[in-house]
Amino acid sequence: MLNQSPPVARISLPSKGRLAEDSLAFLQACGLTVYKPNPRQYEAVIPTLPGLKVLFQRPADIVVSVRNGSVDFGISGMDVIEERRGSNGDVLVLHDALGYGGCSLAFAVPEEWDDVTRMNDLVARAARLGRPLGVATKYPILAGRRLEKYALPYTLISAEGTLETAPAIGYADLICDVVSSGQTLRDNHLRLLEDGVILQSQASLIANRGSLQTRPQALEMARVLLEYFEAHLRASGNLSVYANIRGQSPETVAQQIFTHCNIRGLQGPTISRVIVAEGEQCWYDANLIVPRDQLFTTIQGLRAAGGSGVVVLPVTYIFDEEPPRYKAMLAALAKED
Ligand SMILES: Nc1ncnc2c1ncn2[C@@H]1O[C@H](COP(=O)(O)OP(=O)(O)OP(=O)(O)O)[C@@H](O)[C@H]1O
Ligand SMILES: O=P(O)(O)OC[C@H]1O[C@H](OP(=O)(O)OP(=O)(O)O)[C@H](O)[C@@H]1O
Ligand SMILES: [Mg+2]
Repeated sequence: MLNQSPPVARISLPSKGRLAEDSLAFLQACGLTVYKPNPRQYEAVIPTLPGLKVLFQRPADIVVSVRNGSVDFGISGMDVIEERRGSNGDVLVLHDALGYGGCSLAFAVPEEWDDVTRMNDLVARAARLGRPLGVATKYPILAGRRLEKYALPYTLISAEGTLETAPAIGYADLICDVVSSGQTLRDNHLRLLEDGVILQSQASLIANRGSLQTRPQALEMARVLLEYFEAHLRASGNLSVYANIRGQSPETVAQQIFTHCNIRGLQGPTISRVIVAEGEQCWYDANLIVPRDQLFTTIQGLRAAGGSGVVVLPVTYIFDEEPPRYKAMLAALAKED
């Protein structure tokens, strides 16, 4: 079912590479499932957001499209964003931590370069070779900016596909590329330099500044996207725990929880009376929002507080009063008007 309402804004999503599938999974987890009628088409819709048209592009092209305003929003890796965003401020970062696509952009050298463990060691290496070092990279701006900090003759060699084979094949001396597990480096007998990391990257949401400044509907779409993203990300680390606890009053049950549990929920436990038959003991139902990694200690605490029948449910969203990143976006828009 394709939604027929005219779009008010456009977003570009990664069409290939590791970010492609993970972006669709992230949006789905946010409640914004992308519906693509034909796998070969480059357009799609998000039925939850009828005003938003979805396009698919290569991660690097997404940044260029957002920069020149041909799309309003994009999701790409922060490494690619920093490489392509330019310096005129047209690309606004709305969210820099979507929680997937994590990797580092870093320099790596052949394992057998025993005399090179830090960036500065490259200077002596180049002197010994008597020629500039060839650095293979898909990030010439970021790599070049870092190399400029050293008194080092170098040539940037742009390459497509797998860069890690470049030193072995012989068309570069070292590489500057993304690393996550490090497996590709190890497989190709390369080693990271100790101070060779340029930046930590993960999937991020960007927008065209002009779109947000001149089109209220695009600005409203930014708010809606940030609401969903932030509420989902805040919720995903938490679980909702319900326990039945015997007690005299809501206050005494709360006191039992405070005595035995480190966790008190978002504001404090919510405690409601369980309706029982006349003459039976008083029971209360306590609800706590608990970080996933503290679930077990919380359950132990609730048991110690007299709790039983503990039920644990996932939390879909936690909405704040207003998404902090939306406020930050408004401030950034106001600053450079
Ligand atoms: N191993 C990885 N783990 C996490 N994210 C990664 C990994 N490799 C690449 N990425 C992310 O994917 C994005 C690059 O996407 P992609 O792999 O499609 O492009 P590319 O391979 O650099 O370019 P090309 O279009 O030339 O293949 C970057 O933002 C990068 O951070
Ligand atoms: O440290 P690792 O976990 O080994 O990840 C790093 C590798 O991941 C990326 O390639 P990808 O597999 O996405 O293929 P690509 O070369 O087509 O981009 C990147 O270009 C590295 O080669
Ligand atoms: Mg890649």
